[in-house]
Amino acid sequence: MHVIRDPAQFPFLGNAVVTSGTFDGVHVGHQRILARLREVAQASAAPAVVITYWPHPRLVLGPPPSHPELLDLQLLNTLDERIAKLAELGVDYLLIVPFTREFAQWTSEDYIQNLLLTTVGAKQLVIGYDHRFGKNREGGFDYLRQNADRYGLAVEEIPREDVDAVGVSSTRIRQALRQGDIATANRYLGYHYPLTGTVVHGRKLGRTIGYPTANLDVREPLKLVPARGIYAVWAVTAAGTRHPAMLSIGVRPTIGAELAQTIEVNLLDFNGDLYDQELTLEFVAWLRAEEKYNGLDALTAQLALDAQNTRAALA
Ligand SMILES: Cc1cc2nc3c(=O)[nH]c(=O)nc-3n(C[C@H](O)[C@H](O)[C@H](O)COP(=O)(O)O)c2cc1C
Ligand SMILES: Nc1ncnc2c1ncn2[C@@H]1O[C@H](COP(=O)(O)OP(=O)(O)O)[C@@H](O)[C@H]1O
Repeated sequence: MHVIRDPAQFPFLGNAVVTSGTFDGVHVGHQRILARLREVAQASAAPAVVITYWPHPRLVLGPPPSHPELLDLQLLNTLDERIAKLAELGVDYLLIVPFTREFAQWTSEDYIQNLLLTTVGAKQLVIGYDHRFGKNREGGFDYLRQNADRYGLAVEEIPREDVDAVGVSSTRIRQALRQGDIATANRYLGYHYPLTGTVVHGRKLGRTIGYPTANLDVREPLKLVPARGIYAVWAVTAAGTRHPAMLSIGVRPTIGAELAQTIEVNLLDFNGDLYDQELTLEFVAWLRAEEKYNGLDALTAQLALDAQNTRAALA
């Protein structure tokens, strides 16, 4: 997949089959649109192109007036995760348009003329029934269909049934993760929710109780960290090896009062140094809520149970 981050650098294609959107999560609804994009592109022996935006439009424009609570935007994917997912799904060209206030002012006419026709060289569009574009989201499928001939564009709509059948939305997935409902989130995503960070130093207590825990520092500020709790995960090292692991997101009430939240993972089948390495966690199952135990022995006994439950969840 060719990744182009500056529209001025995009190689005009002339016969491109295009879809566009923010695609946060690249969930099963998005995957349907992308599968159709690839099908149409293959049938025309033409490149499949995705236009996406970064940063997320809501970060630039603020929350919709009707939903002020959406101000604290959290994202399912880092840009790198989104890029990797789109590449996996057979996209040939990814154009990442820097989303600015100025770009948000483009009319749907500007958007079609400048971006779709002049920059990308679109011939066919594949879009979800509810896709909106241009200033104030004024452009949509009906506008495109009415003007398709004038633009020399063929427009294919993914019907409402196909997108809604799965009942998925990025918002629903965010809600599920904030409640620790990994099963629902993963079902809607079509893959295990990932979280990547760098292993940093902690209090060196873990090793003294027989469960060293790699502490993860997540650098991407907007990445959604699931609810506090204990989870079964796969831990994938930068070298690509996968380890069954148990994860704690919490404030460790057994150890002390009012500690800062940490993300700590014990790899069940590993012994070695992970400091400064990048680690990706793939969430598989919620195990339990974080508890305050009566001392380290009680916590250690619980960790042995967590390890058993982790193996069962990952089996
Ligand atoms: C799977 C798992 C479950 C945990 N559950 C709890 C818990 O329920 N309550 C708690 O206070 N700490 C819990 N911890 C956190 C431990 O207290 C923590 O690993 C210990 O403080 C080691 O800290 P260190 O990495 O700074 O040395 C858990 C850790 C792991 C890996
Ligand atoms: N099975 C394992 N799971 C997690 N970390 C491990 C494991 N084996 C060794 N380590 C190493 O031990 C460190 C964690 O030990 P710990 O005593 O909890 O120290 P810290 O408080 O700095 O996290 C990890 O960062 C990693 O380098």
